[in-house]
Amino acid sequence: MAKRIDVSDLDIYYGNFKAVEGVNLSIEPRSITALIGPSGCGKSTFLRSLNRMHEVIPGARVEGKVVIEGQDLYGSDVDPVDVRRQIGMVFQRPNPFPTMSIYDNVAAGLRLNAKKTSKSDMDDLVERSLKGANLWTEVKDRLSRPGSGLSGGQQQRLCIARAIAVQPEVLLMDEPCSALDPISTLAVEDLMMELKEQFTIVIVTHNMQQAARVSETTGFFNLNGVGQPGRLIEYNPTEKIFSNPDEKATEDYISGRFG
Ligand SMILES: Nc1ncnc2c1ncn2[C@@H]1O[C@H](COP(=O)(O)OP(=O)(O)OP(=O)(O)O)[C@@H](O)[C@H]1O
Repeated sequence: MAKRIDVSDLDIYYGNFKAVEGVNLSIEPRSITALIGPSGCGKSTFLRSLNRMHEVIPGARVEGKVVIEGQDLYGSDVDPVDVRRQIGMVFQRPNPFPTMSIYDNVAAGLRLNAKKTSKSDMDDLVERSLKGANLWTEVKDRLSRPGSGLSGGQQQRLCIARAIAVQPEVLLMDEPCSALDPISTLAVEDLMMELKEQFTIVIVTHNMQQAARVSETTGFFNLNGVGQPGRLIEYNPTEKIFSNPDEKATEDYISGRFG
């Protein structure tokens, strides 16, 4: 299920503003890749370009290529809705559908996909997804209660359950722990380590300990100044980035000298 992502010469624009320039990288399947860098350098923009989510913003567009396991994501015959099913996303703030039950939150993506699923198949899938998100034991006795009644950490795991229920190949996570306390953060990190057995995971994080803890590969983005596009400065094994980076800018950033 997990897929490899190859990005070449990618520029990303909001109207006339070039937010990200010249990204080249390959993301390995069944691994966690972390994207770090100072505010405004284009990490979230780049992440969203990997499932065409930025296209919901009028005027946003890309030049260059994103290829998922040989398929050009921006090919003229590719449906962006289909792309977002294959490549799921978890956002910074847990965003369960507030009035929907826990069960329906998980089932929502499948129902949107309009595949007819029997009640017992749906029950199985909801259970499997909640187990996959390490939430099942906490919610199994209150599946019909609203998702908004859960704690922040539980809501984020519910959103992860919703994302994995449609069985995506890639999971994009945009600062998934920034609204969580340290215990919930560790629970989500443990979950990511389990999920990478099945999925290709790309995570944007401001938490460098988190990048160091969970990822195999880290990309450092930076920008030369306000109004300049963000660029990928260094892309290397996480261990190298945090012990002996190739670029001085990476070292300055991770040692807290700027950003
Ligand atoms: N919807 C948008 N319309 C216009 N410009 C945008 C939009 N979203 C982001 N930008 C601009 O694109 C650049 C990159 O923003 P982005 O949010 O990708 O950075 P980031 O590295 O994720 O920042 P942060 O760490 O603060 O979340 C910034 O200059 C930002 O102002």
